[in-house]
Amino acid sequence: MTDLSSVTVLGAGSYGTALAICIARKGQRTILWGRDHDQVEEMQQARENTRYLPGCQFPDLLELEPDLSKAVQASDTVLVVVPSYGFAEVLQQIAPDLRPEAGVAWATKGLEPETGRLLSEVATDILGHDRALAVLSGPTFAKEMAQGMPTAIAVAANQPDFVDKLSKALHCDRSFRVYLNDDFIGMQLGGAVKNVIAIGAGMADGLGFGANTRTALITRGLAEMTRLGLALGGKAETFTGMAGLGDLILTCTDNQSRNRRFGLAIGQGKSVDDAMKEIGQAVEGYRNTREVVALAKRFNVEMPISEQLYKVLYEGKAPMQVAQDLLARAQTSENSGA
Ligand SMILES: NC(=O)C1=CN([C@@H]2O[C@H](COP(=O)(O)OP(=O)(O)OC[C@H]3O[C@@H](n4cnc5c(N)ncnc54)[C@H](OP(=O)(O)O)[C@@H]3O)[C@@H](O)[C@H]2O)C=CC1
Ligand SMILES: O=C(CO)COP(=O)(O)O
Repeated sequence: MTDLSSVTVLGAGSYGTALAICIARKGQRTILWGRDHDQVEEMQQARENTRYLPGCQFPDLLELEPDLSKAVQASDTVLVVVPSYGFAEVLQQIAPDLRPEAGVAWATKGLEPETGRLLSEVATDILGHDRALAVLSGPTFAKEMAQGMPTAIAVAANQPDFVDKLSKALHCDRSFRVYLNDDFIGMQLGGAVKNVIAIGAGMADGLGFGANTRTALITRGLAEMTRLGLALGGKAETFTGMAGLGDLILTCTDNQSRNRRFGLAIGQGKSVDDAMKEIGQAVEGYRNTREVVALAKRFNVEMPISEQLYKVLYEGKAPMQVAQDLLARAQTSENSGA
């Protein structure tokens, strides 16, 4: 199994499967690895991921591979699509098997648990400074992508050649438009913060509030994302682009979002545990609320919405009290840093 033009996707959840379907549908050999051997076997038989992406048939060029080493050795483009809490573990596992020239990209949206590091820092630590690295981010629900609905995303990398290569592998004139972005930091930060704000938007709707509240949260959430992103070295334009405002709007307004649905359940009075069980898939914003708030403190950035969400998720504060406390904050200029 060696083919220079193939792409290996690691992670057979909803998004890994959707990306693998999109790449294979373009006519590119694509290898999909999942850690659950039984699930991989079942997908092979059904030519469908009945657990995470039911109803989306696999193109012929999509191959299933249960052996991680073989999957990694097969391609010079490896796309990691596991949740942020499994990211470092997967990179450690694949490091010995990567081809010397292979680039590693990820579609994971989040920060490293506990440390709050950007995933590019985690990847550089494990794979070294010379390895080509890239991130994909933008408003892209797995199911709509897999169904071939028109979708746009952005890609940023630490090496320009890898951005080109990756965007060519993904871009499809019929349905999947890939924008290039040179802001590796901002792209990662946007994807992590939007999940936190989406929990807040869901929570507001769960409390019975309406479009005014949701839109205020999106707008002020964007201000929080931008402040933190700029403090970390990101570019302002990124936060009004695909990985910023684009993904905020998508995730805060549509119930396909797990983060939004998680917030809805909490707003309706469910416990964190029950809400998590109800979703049954990755809810990145839950853990990342903690990391985002810690990062904001470290960089001395004000993020009142994220801080209040932290209190609900980790300190048991009532969502309605959070709404009242946010409204009761001292009046401020819209353009100030708070
Ligand atoms: N779904 C979407 O629409 C989008 C998702 N994303 C991002 O993609 C990432 C993955 O999310 P998504 O696919 O949706 O999540 P899902 O919950 O649908 O699936 C998660 C997948 O990751 C696997 N997994 C979890 N931990 C590990 C690990 N340590 N090693 C290997 N595999 C692991 C799970 O395996 P198992 O089943 O065995 O637990 C499962 O296959 C997230 O960061 C998310 O934010 C980005 C854009 C859109
Ligand atoms: O990131 C996503 C769409 O761009 C998916 O959002 P959720 O993880 O909230 O489902």
